[in-house]
Amino acid sequence: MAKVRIYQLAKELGMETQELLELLDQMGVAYKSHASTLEEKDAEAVRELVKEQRGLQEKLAEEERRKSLPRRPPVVVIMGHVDHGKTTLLDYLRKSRIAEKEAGGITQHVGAFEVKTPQGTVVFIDTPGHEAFTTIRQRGAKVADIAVIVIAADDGIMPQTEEAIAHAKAAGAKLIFAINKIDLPQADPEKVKRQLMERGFVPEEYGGDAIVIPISAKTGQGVQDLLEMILLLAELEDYRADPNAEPRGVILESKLDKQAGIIANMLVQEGTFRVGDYVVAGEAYGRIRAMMDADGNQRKEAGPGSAVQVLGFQELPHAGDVVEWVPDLEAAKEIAEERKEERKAREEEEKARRPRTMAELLRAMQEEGRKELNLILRADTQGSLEAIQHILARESTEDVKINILLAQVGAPTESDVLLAQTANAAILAFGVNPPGSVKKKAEEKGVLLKTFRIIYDLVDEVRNMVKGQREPQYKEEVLGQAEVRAIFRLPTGKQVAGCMVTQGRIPRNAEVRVLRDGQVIWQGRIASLKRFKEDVREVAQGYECGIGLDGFDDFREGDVIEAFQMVEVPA
Ligand SMILES: Nc1nc2c(ncn2[C@@H]2O[C@H](COP(=O)(O)OP(=O)(O)OP(=O)(O)O)[C@@H](O)[C@H]2O)c(=O)[nH]1
Repeated sequence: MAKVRIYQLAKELGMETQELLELLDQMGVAYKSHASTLEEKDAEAVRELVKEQRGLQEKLAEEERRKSLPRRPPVVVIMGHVDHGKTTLLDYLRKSRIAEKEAGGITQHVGAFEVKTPQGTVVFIDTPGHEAFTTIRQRGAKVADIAVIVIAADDGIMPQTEEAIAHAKAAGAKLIFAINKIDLPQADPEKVKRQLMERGFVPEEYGGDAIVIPISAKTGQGVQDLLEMILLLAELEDYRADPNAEPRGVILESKLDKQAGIIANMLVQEGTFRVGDYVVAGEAYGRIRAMMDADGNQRKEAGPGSAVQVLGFQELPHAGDVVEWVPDLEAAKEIAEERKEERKAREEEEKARRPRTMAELLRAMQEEGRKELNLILRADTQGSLEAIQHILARESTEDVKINILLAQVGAPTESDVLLAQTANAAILAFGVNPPGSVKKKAEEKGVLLKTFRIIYDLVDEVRNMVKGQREPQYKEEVLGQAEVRAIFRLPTGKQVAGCMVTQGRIPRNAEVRVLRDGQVIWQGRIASLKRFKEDVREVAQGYECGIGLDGFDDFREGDVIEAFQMVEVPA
């Protein structure tokens, strides 16, 4: 770039010259006047600095704007191991809100319900478990802000507790641990806290930042504290939404009702939906005919944090589909149609390029600019699992951090595959075989799933990926050889070698090298490959052909033309 004068640079950056002179003073760059030329490196430093400052200003302005928006209630999902009390807790919360209302009021299942407290409102997703949660996440929607991980105090942390934690973390939800069933005589909340600490979640009472609340979903003990903690966390996180923004929501559930037709339960995340609005959710579209809230009230409009039942979709939307407002029917139809087409095209494409090797997974990571290698580990025993984790803990490098989302004893499950898919992780299993259905699911979803018999094979695989093999490795594969038997010169001066293919095949588009007395004397590409004057794509062993090379015209009889290609070595 040409040297630039100060006043020119000021113009380029849209600043007053005086402003730029002041900036240069601050930077300690010397100049005589506003007409002085700047060193290229100084000019570049100014550009960078101005860009940075502007970015910062924009961020501040954005933060300022956000702060002026009204708060919205936190959206909470309840997760945990089987029988640890998720449903009981949801029932308790639901009942507490029903009790608040007039007796006799009907309630409607709309996929989520609100609990109002003097400190604020909390929205609970009405389905427990992480399967539903993952299905929603898979479609890219973020629904829950906070995940309450229920752990029974008599049972402690169990495999699905760990899965739930992994899923919630992968979704970027904040965690709150509810130690449940503390009413039971055999309850041992301290043991659960120790187990949490072993996993790096140090409760606040021990100086950490993990929120742990003892509760009984049966008696209601501690549930109020849980609600307060949720609201406190929500305040800290400062959840806000703009009721006047373009409306956006997410489908929580949908079903076909014999009488009402298609019913979709939607959580509004931004803006306000109104009866009569045209909407698109994934590949489904429609016009909102009616909305009903959890109290069974017909709603004309629904703003951020409201869960409502929506009538009017033409087709069943999927849980997790994002609901968008569109101006009219034409747009709605067109967008839905486009998405269908896009999905089909994508499916075709995905079939062709699913990460099957570690190198491919890494390349995908790099393309996305990610620096973490997400892994799900499965092993036959706790001992081997710990050994693997212990070794892998040392394998992170500055470039790639190994992030173990889940480490569990037992064969990989379908739920692992879903987690791996949403978090772009690989599943590595040691000494356990995934069931056929899980393998199939991994295939379908393009998730890398590998089984190892030797711990060090597994570790090596990861190590190679992280260290040496960040770039895909190629090896050469010789495709065939042809011997030069006669040499012809074309009127243009170009040589053509009359050859016999003595081994393999010579494809037209392969790379080739010329060997003379076993030495490579030239390497490049084929310019022409002919049989009896006909251009051909490939010549097989035992056939004669004429080969012209691109940039080589010095054949001698007895030269060997070797065709080869570089193939990626699966990591
Ligand atoms: N004593 C006691 N029992 C509880 C408590 N919470 C749940 N239970 C009991 O534990 C059992 C399982 O509770 P659920 O709420 O069905 O557990 P869940 O986690 O929803 O189970 P799944 O839906 O099967 O995953 C039931 O018999 C509940 O009555 C509690 O706080 N104290």
